Amino acid sequence: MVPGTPAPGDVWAALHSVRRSGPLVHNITNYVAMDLSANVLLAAGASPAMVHARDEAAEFAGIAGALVVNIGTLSPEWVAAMLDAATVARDRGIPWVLDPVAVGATSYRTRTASDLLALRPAVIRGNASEILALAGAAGRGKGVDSTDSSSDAVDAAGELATKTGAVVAVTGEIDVVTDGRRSVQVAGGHPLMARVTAMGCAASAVTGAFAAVVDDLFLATAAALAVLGLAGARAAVDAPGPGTLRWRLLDELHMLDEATVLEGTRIS
Ligand SMILES: Nc1ncnc2c1ncn2[C@@H]1O[C@H](COP(=O)(O)OP(=O)(O)O)[C@@H](O)[C@H]1O
Ligand SMILES: Cc1ncsc1CCOP(=O)(O)O
Ligand SMILES: [Mg+2]
Repeated sequence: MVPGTPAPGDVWAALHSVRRSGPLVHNITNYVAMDLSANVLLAAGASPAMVHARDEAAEFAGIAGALVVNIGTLSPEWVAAMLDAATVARDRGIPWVLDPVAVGATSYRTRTASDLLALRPAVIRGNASEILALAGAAGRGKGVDSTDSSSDAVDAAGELATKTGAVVAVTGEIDVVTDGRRSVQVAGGHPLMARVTAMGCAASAVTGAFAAVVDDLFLATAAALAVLGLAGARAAVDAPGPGTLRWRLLDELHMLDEATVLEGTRIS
């Protein structure tokens, strides 16, 4: 195993920490994702709050354990709130996660993502087409969905991590996490997860919860994705379709215990 690769015991310790501390996770996320992200955070043991008004976003970021900024449904008021909140998080050392939904699809998204990048997110989590676009490659996504596989975006993720100082996670069939120096693959999950809207947004939200309680953000990110992937794989067993997977995922996240995490974590 490469030195620095999170072990199953690290993943369990991280989940245990989330459950023990119940961190407040401030989300400025899209209309589609609000419900699933909040429920996934609760099932993981964190306290979600979806707060996007410009009048309060900066103040709220200051009391949170982590901030998650997701550009899925944009408007000028929301962008201003995102920039205000991310500025507070940066200035106070509160870890914040950027989910660059559909970056590259329009110049508004690309400009907004670039303005947010300048505020130094601690973690960037996107699908392969989004990470490629953010790293400067021509956008090949289909709106919010990826048309690339994570393996196509490994180099782009490494370059983005080095350039921004963020931990970068590319999700898909295999999740790749890198800080530019260390890089791991997190296996797990299930193809049905990609048939549930806002599952990637939920992955970013859970990453925020782990980043709030684990100092090593590389470990926090890998652990969050391992836990979500494990819950997703278990939820998919005998699920006839995405509807069943969606509700079972919450139950599986809630029920994950030490033995299951130690047995089911696949990080290499
Ligand atoms: N083919 C797949 N096999 C296993 N897990 C998957 C697959 N596609 C997506 N996932 C999982 O679903 C979650 C959402 O990822 P993804 O679909 O890449 O994000 P997005 O919704 O932003 O495009 C991640 O945890 C990822 O690991
Ligand atoms: C469908 C849709 N449209 C705008 S945001 C959004 C949700 C995207 O969620 P995810 O990136 O997790 O698939
Ligand atoms: Mg997404």
